[in-house]
Amino acid sequence: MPDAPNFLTVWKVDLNTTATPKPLSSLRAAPLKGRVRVPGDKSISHRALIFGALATGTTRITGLLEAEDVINTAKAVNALGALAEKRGDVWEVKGRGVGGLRSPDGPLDFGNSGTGARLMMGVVAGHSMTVVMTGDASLSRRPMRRVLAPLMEMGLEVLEPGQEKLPLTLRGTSELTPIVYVLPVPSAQVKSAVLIAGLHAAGETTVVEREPTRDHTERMLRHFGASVRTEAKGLDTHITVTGHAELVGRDVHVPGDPSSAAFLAAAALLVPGSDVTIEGVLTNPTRIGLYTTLQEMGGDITFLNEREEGGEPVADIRIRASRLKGVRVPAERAPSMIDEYPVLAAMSAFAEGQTQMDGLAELKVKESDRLQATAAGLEANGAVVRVDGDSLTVTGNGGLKGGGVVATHLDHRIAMAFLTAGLVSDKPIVVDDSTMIATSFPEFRQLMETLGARYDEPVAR
Ligand SMILES: O=C(O)C1=C[C@@H](OP(=O)(O)O)[C@@H](O)[C@H](O)C1
Ligand SMILES: C=C(OP(=O)(O)O)C(=O)O
Repeated sequence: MPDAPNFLTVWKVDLNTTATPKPLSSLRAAPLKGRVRVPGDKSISHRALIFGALATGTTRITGLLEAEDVINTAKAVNALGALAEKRGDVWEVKGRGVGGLRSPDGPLDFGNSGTGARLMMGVVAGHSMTVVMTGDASLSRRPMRRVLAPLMEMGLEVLEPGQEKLPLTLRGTSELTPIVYVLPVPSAQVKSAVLIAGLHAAGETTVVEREPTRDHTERMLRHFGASVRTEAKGLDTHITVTGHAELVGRDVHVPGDPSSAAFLAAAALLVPGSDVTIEGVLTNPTRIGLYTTLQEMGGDITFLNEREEGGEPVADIRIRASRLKGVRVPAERAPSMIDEYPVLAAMSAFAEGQTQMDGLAELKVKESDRLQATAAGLEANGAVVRVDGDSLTVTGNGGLKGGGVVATHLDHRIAMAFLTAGLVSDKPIVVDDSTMIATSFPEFRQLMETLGARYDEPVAR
């Protein structure tokens, strides 16, 4: 039994949920070795189910991420009258065509998933139906106004006037008005919700992006036969979808999720003597800011066998343990690595010198306030950290002492980031709960253990 800290004092804080929290601690690891695959990309998985439901005919999806967030989206499209089910290794979606979904019999529960909830708001907006949407304690704290505002401009009604968080009752219409919408925040979820609603509107709907965000919606809509134009205008990008679209069921292959692979890559860089290859990872440029940053820090990361699969770039990524040095991560890179800051910050404690991460405002509205949760978790484990507005600076100080308990606030990325750093901290790091890892990466522990890592379930003292 490792020298685990007493987690009892914090483990019940803020877990307004019915699931029993399951604390977990990582043990100091021997070199990690091997070739592995990570589960399918979460963003692409949500979209494949949703566009399959909005298409006519059958969509066949291989590599779909079978994690809670995506399963909740599958349940939602089924409740709306499409049929998404697994047959052998393939998920099949029998769609009902754009505008062809029917009212669900009860509320749609999106659990922990911002992507599922927000993209489905775009779907509901374009149907003449009334839908109650709910989520867990974390999702019910997250801002929905960013999606509701443009969708209301198009014709969506919120039946609880002024309410901007889940639960919400939404009334859509089959007569949406097309709009031109300048994104006030760099959010692929907002962009996607508006483009999805635009499929149902009469005419062209345009989203204007100041900073590029992940473009899976645009790529996949084209794959399903929609007309989507992407035009550079000055510093902006205009993305235009033609309404009253017809989507046709397609085959979709979902590549490995670079945001899940990030934890394996981080572990391989940190644990001395490691050499790990992660096969079939999505390398879309709008998603790989972390890997660029780690290379700048001196990380030995090679992209092998680069290829295209189903309209998305993919590679095998080889990572060898490396000495890292601190860098400044520019604000404009944030959208391409937005979910990776907790793990990067944890790794920065092992780098030589300071790592300054700028432009992190969006981190505050994820499954938790990730800026605070990351800083608090690092401080609890002996790191030197400074939060200054939207910037986070970690000063490498010979690694992490560990021995602290991390409050995860129902946030899978916080849990996985610290379970990764704990492989190389002096004392084990305990996360107060690990159940929510199943929302995005249920195989996390098993894959890490395949490579040689070990975890321990601390017993309450
Ligand atoms: O569109 C998507 O699939 C996602 C977009 C990002 O959120 P924002 O759009 O809020 O930045 C990201 O954090 C999330 O994990 C997935
Ligand atoms: C922010 C995330 O997801 P979502 O917004 O879909 O809850 C994430 O997976 O890190």
